[in-house]
Amino acid sequence: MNIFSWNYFSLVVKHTVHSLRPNLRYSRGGIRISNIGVRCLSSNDYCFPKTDVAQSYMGYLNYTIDTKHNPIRVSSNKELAERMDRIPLENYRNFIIVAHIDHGKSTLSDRLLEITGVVNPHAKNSQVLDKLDVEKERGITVKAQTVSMIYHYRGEDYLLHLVDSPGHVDFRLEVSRSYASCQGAILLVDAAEGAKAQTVANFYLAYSMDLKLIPVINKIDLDTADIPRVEEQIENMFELPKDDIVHLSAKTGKNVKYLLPKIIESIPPPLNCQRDAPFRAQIVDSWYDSYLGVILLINIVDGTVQKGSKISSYRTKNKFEVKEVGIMYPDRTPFPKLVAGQVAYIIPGLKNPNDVYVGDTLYDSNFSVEPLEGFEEPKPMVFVGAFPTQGTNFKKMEESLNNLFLNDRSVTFQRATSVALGQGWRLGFLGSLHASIFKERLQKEYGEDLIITAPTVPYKIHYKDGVEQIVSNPDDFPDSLEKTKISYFSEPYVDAYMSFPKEYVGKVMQLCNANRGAQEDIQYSPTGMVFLTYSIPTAQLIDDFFGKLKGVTKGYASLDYEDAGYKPSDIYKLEILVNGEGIDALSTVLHKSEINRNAKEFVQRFKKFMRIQQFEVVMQAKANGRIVARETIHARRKDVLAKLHAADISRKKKLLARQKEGKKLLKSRGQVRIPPQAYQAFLRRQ
Ligand SMILES: Nc1nc2c(ncn2[C@@H]2O[C@H](COP(=O)(O)OP(=O)(O)OP(=O)(O)O)[C@@H](O)[C@H]2O)c(=O)[nH]1
Repeated sequence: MNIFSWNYFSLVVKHTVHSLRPNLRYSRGGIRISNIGVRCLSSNDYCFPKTDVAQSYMGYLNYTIDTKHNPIRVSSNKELAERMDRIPLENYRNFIIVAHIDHGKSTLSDRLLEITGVVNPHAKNSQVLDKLDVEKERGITVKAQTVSMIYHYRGEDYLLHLVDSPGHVDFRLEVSRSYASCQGAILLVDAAEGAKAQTVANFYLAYSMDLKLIPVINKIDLDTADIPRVEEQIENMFELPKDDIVHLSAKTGKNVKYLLPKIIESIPPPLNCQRDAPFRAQIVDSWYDSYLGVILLINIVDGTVQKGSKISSYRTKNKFEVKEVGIMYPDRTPFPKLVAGQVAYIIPGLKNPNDVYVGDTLYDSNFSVEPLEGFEEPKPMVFVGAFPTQGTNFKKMEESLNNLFLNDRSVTFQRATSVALGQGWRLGFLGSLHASIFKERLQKEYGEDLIITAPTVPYKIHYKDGVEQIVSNPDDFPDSLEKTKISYFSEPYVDAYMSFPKEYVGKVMQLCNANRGAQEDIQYSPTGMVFLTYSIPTAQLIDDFFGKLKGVTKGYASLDYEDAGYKPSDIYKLEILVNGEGIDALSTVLHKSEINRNAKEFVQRFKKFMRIQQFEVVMQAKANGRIVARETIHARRKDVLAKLHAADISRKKKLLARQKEGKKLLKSRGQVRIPPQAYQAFLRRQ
């Protein structure tokens, strides 16, 4: 809609600049208007392109003039609290940064925290919001983090709540929970890599939740940046106008200052909140502190809460008195009170992690209220058995698990017993990366040493009478279909969405077919990317499918997936027997086509980790009632003839016969000593 001409626009610019900054000369001091847009002279940045609608230039102009580095300096928490207290609800902005993994969310968060004075810009901050050791070491965000900032813009204070979210597909639930407390999202796209599967998934999630989207192209400092291509992608794929895109480098800080005004101008405040109503809030996250007990991050929808407030939890019906309230700035900063619209923490004084649920509604105990809509329950896709290396550590490890569970509510766990490994737990995770991060956290943060069994997905047994049963422990899977009441088995599938440059399409299809996949859709984008959808068994997906996909595409592919229900499948339990005795911890469920190869490999590998025993040990792999592979470890033979005279033949025969008998007896008792190290080594190699 070309309402305003460029000349008219120049006039508007002159007047706007003049009214906002009477001393600023539009042609020399601050900006230069040319046929291609507006250039900021002080930084010599080319800021804003020419658009059709002069109204948007007005907005741009305001940013140009009001984007001075303007960190808030406060001398105490009291002053910060007072300043925040004076900010009206209309000046709140709650937003999330979403992107594909490694596109720069945490780095951008660092820059925003510096601009707003939450952290010192000279302190060389790096990934301030990646607080967990495992996040720092692996350079990935695992937990969503919220931080509050004050930004001074056009003479007013604004309170911003920023959520830095994880990018990996396993943590999508964490992202979707965070969306609930936001009205806007920054959709960050890497200038070199362009939109990837995760960008698309996050876009649709944000779009479906009605969030205002701000497209941002990051890493413009890279030599490999291809801004026109990424702009085109954003416009074509997400229907977000090119002119709305902010170009920046989170690493160097270039243009980041334009983002905050844009957030204030475009994202609406949380106006569904009522400050005068009785207190009502949603638990967004929880974690455990060994001194303070449970800490809750809450999104306050109505009313206020302070130290001493008596509040109840809707789901557990627990009542408690609040011990402390405050904001994350970027760490816990106690405040006298919190008000509706804020996303902040409270310490409820609870010691038992099971007393709270993420997504639950908290409310003023003196009133009865409508609960807020809860969150999607986590649906574990990967199960493993976990056992303490030393059986005696069971109690201590259960405590650690409970604490970690409070910090990561997407994990499910229940007690399990294994004949081979003793007492332990069956843990459920959202994906394999999630499982490996959890194990690492348990080891690093709680110093626990554990044996983890091979990951498995939840299989379904369909009985002839119509009953269905989910089995997430392979050892509980029936030995065969014969002579049972079972009609058939089924396994879970996902729709896997992959994107990669078109030259890899053949190799990716080959990989998908080798993983029992079935093609569902293929789209070629004008920018040379392929978007491919395959239906793939979840069991294949968790067997490092992403790693293999990256391998065949030289790292260029990205992957996202969605639960696609169960499909009938020819699956069997593969059992490892040692001298006829099944070892429960080593059972797996596999598709018919994979049984023989795996059976052979399993027995050969397990043999390597077994010590030579006093008698012969036979290792077998059994599937569907049949032995499909076998390996033997021959007995260590004690030289019972060593002290005998060479001519004493009959005595020799007698001794050898007795030795044979003894070994037979030992073998028949099946008393094979399997050292825990053998399990550990075998399972680690899986
Ligand atoms: N050259 C360049 N590198 C950047 C820029 N922004 C981020 N990076 C680098 O990109 C890598 C990933 O950045 P992160 O901020 O950890 O990305 P993320 O999106 O938070 O990653 P996840 O949380 O794991 O999804 C790091 O090595 C950053 O230093 C940028 O503007 N330019």
